[in-house]
Amino acid sequence: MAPSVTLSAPAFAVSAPGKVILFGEHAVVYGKRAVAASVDLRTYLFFEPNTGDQIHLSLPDVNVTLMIPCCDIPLFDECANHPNFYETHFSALVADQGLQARAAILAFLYLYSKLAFRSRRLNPGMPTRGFTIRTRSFLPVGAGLGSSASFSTCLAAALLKHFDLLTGPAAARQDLVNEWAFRAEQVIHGHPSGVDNCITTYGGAKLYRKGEGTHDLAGFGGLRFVLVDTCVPKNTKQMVAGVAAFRERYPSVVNPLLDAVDGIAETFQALVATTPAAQLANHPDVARLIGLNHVLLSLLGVSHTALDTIRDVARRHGLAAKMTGGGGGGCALVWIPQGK
Ligand SMILES: Nc1ncnc2c1ncn2[C@@H]1O[C@H](COP(=O)(O)OP(=O)(O)O)[C@@H](O)[C@H]1O
Ligand SMILES: C[C@@](O)(CCOP(=O)(O)O)CC(=O)O
Repeated sequence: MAPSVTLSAPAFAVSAPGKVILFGEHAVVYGKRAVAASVDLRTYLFFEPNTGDQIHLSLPDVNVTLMIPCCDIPLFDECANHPNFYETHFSALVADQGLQARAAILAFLYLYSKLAFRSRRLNPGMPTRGFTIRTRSFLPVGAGLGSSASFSTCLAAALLKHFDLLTGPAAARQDLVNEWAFRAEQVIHGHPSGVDNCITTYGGAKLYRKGEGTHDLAGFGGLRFVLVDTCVPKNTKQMVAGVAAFRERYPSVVNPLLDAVDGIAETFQALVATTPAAQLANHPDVARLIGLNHVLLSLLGVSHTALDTIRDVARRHGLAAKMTGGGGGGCALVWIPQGK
């Protein structure tokens, strides 16, 4: 008989989808509505406990291979500081890492630190256990399709499970994953709206507003899109900070643009509610709203010449297109009406 190895807990895998924002990116950060849906490209996380006290992180999508002894990670209590408050405490562990790697490792360290603290308080006798985390994503990183939220959801689910904190009914467990995925997003993005982690945790096609949560928008799920990647690298944190600075300088100019984006999401919600799916699939208002949203995002300063070119080429072929996600690069979506 083959020798068997007894591990304290079995290995497991989790996965989470990416997302696409049809309407409302950036405005959603300011409490406006957004329309978004999950896409069938996923991030996978493989979790394997070990018998030592070493954590091995293998995140090849952002060039990370790291060994950290558990005891090197300081544990923080539950106080409500913004995740970035803790960054200095982890600086030795992320020295010499590139920007993408640094954000990913900091998100891991923050979740580990807080969840280990909580677990130790609930189960004081529980031994510290090492593990290996390996992730692989089919999403392009930094292209507006929610790779960070997809990664954050996987990380939150895996660490909550490792620390025996995923308890209660399924809906409550999902809410907990969403809450901690949001905190990881705060580490990576600074001030996320929460729409991305909501979609990568719960899936589906939804209308989202910060503080209110989501409404299902099943009719949106039937629309067809082509995603075009400009391959221009972008950074959501910088794009969101750029809009914040613009708004602070010219509030009376920028706030009406954000309100107009909100009006687009609201109009689309009403259209979905009153239009049979077969008509929605080639309704001219969908194209108009897509075109308008792209223009408003350009005015907010978050488009890019490559994204504008995709919109122009699509228009020459009678199709509507807009940037999606943080902008400044990344992906555009082109709507393909039924019969085209
Ligand atoms: N597969 C992954 N493994 C590790 N970190 C990831 C992964 N995907 C995304 N990230 C983290 O998310 C960041 C990208 O976030 P962002 O700029 O918002 O782009 P996106 O639009 O793809 O979410 C990366 O810099 C990295 O820190
Ligand atoms: C610009 C924003 O609305 C969406 C960002 O999406 P992504 O990170 O580019 O996939 C930011 C947010 O909602 O937190």
